[in-house]
Order: sequence, then C-alpha cells, then structure tokens
Amino acid sequence: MTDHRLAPDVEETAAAIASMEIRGAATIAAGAAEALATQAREADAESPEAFRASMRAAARRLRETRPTAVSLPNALRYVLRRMEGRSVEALRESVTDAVAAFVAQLDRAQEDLGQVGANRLADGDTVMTHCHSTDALACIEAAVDQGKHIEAIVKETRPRNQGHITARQLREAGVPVTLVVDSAARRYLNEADHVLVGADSIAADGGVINKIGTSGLAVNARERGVPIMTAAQTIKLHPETLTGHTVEIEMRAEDEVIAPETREEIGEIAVENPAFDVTPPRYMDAIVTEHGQFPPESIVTLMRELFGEGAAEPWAEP
Ligand SMILES: O=P(O)(O)OC[C@H]1O[C@H](OP(=O)(O)O)[C@H](O)[C@@H]1O
Repeated sequence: MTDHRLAPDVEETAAAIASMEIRGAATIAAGAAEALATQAREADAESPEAFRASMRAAARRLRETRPTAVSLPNALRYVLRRMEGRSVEALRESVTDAVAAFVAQLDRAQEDLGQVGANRLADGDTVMTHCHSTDALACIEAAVDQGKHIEAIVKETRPRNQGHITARQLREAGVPVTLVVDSAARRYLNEADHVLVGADSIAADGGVINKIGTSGLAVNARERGVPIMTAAQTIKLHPETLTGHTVEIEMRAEDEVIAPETREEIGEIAVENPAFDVTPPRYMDAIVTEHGQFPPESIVTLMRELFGEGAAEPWAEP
C-alpha cells in the first residue's frame, strides 16, 4: 500500500455507513474510529508526513458518507487531534491508542447516561420509542437492571423500519413490546408515561436532530402531557452550531419510500425522503447525557466546555 491509498477496511466501512449497514450515530462513530485504526496499522507510509496525509485521506473518505450525525466528524476529530510523534511508528501508535480510548469512552458514556435516563423511569412505566437508538435503549435496559418493570410501545419508523431492531432488542431485555405504525403514535400516547428517543446531533440552541418523525411525535407528546426525553451522549453535540451553522439534513434515496415498479404505476410524482428533522427545544423536556440531564436550553454550556475549541477539520488538505 502506498502513502495515500486507503486500507480496504476504510472503503468497506465507508460503504457500509453510506448503505446504513452500519448505522446509528454512536455505532457510526465507533466504526469510523476503528477504520482509522486499521488505516494506521496498514499504511506503509515512508515518512511521517506521508502517514499523516494517508490518515487525512481516510478521514475524508469516512466523513463524506453521511452528513447529519455529528458523532462521525467528532470521532474523526478526536482521533486526528491526538495523532502525534516524529516517526511513522510513533504516529501509528498514537492513532491506535486514540481509537482505543475513544471507543472505551463511547461505551462508558452510554453506560453512564443509561443510569441517568433510568432514574427518570418509574417501575411500571410504559415508554414510547422512535427509530433505534443504542443510547435510548441503554436507559431502558438500565431501568430493567434496577428491577423496574418497563413496557414499550415501539414505532416502526418508516421508511427503514428501525423500530424492528428496537423491538427485538427490547424483547431480548425482557421488555414487553407493542409495535405500532408511525401514524398510530398519537393514539397510543394515551398509554405512554414517557417518550424516549435518541439523537444524531444536538444543536447549540438545544434543538434535537433525530430520525424524521421525532418533531411531530414531540409536539403530540406535549399536547398529551407525556414527557419526552432524548438520550444523547456528548459526542452528539454539534460544535459548528456554536458559531451559527445549521445541521445538514440528509436526503436519502427515493426508492426507500416507494418501490420503482409501484411508482411507475402511479405516474409522474415527486418523492422526497429526508432522514431527519429538528425538534425545537421547547418541545423537549430533557437531554440525558453521561454528564447528567439538561434542559435543552442549557446544553450550550456543556457544549462550550467540551467542544469550545471549535470545529476545525483536521482531515483537510493542508
Ligand atoms: O447513537 P444511537 O443512540 O445508537 O443512535 C442515534 C440515532 O441514529 C439513528 O439514525 P440512523 O438510523 O443511522 O439514520 C436514529 O436517528 C437514532 O436516534
């Protein structure tokens, strides 16, 4: 492998993230970090500069896969900022150490926020979920571990039906599950004590960027008086929003919404498939992180503390 060539694992991981075989903000972050570790191990760069260039190229390839979950650039930034050393060997080691530290931190953060989220749930509660979020599931699983009986109403989450993954994992955790179509959510809010969702990005104003349908669910939950929380480890905090940038919402392929043959039968129509939406902070009761729970409007203080150094792009060509 020469200097700028990407390790096959980087290409494979990038393709898997784009196709959503690897999906979910935290899982994407871990997958991307691990691909950087493989790049570091397999790069046969002859000079430190060539090694650095090959790491930047790998990070650029991973960065371009999906635009919305900020955990991806945050992971790449975490690793590249810790790349240091005067020799290729030293650089290599700094990258693999950074990746190991990053992945350990992700796991720890999820465990810690799970405890915080679990404390908000009471024995006998029914929780409504949307999409599939490992951070959100950590809260329910921790509540079950605390000995609480929790039941779940799981929205299927069109078009990709990640609700099926949630349903399976909750069943494995011993949680009784009722699966409903997305449009049944308001009706079933009558039976829910909490709505619990994950996040792909959290903006500085406390806006929660999560799977499409979250904002409508939040408005309905508020109308019904059901509290809604988002479980989001701090890797989901979006540093660019500190300086007024907005979060790009991914538009996915039209054939995720309608099969080409069916569309053909209908005739000339437009189809749009945004993957995410933004829930304004006033409709969200709490953001649960590994540092405790926050009212959405105050998340900016944590963001400044953890990401105040800005959103530089260490993968850019110098
Ligand atoms: O990090 P965790 O909590 O696992 O997932 C966070 C979010 O990532 C998912 O996006 P997608 O399915 O990749 O589009 C969902 O929107 C979910 O709430």
